[in-house]
Amino acid sequence: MPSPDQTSNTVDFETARKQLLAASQAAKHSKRPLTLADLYRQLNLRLQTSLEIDRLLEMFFTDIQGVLPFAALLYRHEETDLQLTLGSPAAAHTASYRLHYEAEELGEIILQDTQRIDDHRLNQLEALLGCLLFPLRNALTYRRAVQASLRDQLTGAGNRSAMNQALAREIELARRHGHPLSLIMLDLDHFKDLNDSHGHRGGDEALQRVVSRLKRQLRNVDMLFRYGGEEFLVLLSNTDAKDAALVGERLRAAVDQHPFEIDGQPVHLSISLGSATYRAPETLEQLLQRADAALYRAKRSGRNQLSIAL
Ligand SMILES: Nc1nc2c(ncn2[C@@H]2O[C@H](COP(=O)(O)OP(=O)(O)OP(=O)(O)O)[C@@H](O)[C@H]2O)c(=O)[nH]1
Repeated sequence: MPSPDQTSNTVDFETARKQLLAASQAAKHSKRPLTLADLYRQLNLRLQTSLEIDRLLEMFFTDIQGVLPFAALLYRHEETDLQLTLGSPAAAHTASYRLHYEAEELGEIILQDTQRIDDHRLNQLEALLGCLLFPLRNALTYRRAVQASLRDQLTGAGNRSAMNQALAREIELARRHGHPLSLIMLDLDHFKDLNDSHGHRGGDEALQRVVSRLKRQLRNVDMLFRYGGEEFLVLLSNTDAKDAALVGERLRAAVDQHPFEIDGQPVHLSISLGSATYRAPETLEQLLQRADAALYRAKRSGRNQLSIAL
């Protein structure tokens, strides 16, 4: 009896991606003008090749220009903190869509143009948006998973793993380009007493409220991480020692100024902070040690204050 054929091959992602892109280019380079059906096929192939939302929307926006030109595409998805703008926003005429997959919110997409968008264009656009739904859903699932793996679940601040990645990246940039880089270590004062008087749940609530107050004081580019129980680190890229001291003092005052409502009761909290600014060629560990020593001095000098690293 002949033995059954056995084939064992590998399909690697990069080769498959190139093939999909090549297949999608074939229609683009044919002599006849691209039809809506060609574009539909092309998009269905191309949009399979990425899990990055900005890349997907860029492909979508670029590809539709040949058949269905628009001046701009805006996209927002609040849950994952995402906002993108492609092209030149021109508010004159807009078509906006809330995208859904069953009960799942996939964000809002807005197409803008200087020309009126008639029903025929709207119908064409809606057909093409259909190509975007599944790739977008996959990309959002991926984005949520990446975000969850980098965030502290209780407070929403970056977790230790996110902190290590960001520190390594920022130190490298500071070394290479000579940009100033500062960090602030901060720690809640007498937090053990709060846990003792309001219970662990009250302590958790306090951590959440402090983080949300700190975030309001920071710019988008500043990064806040929880690196221990009640210890946090703020990474200030492109910030020198003088500006880091201003940020530190602003954070201290924001916590100290008004009591927090914990379990329905007003509770006064304060933080101690230590700031350090990168000095080439020191290592990341040395920079962290200097910030830590400064924080220790702030605690020893009476708490609720900022100390600047020597
Ligand atoms: N509720 C809550 N408490 C935590 C968490 N992580 C750490 N802690 C508590 O934080 C407290 C830290 O206490 P200490 O290190 O003595 O510091 P402290 O009381 O803030 O004193 P100083 O830092 O010297 O001002 C401990 O009681 C920990 O149990 C958490 O996730 N939730």
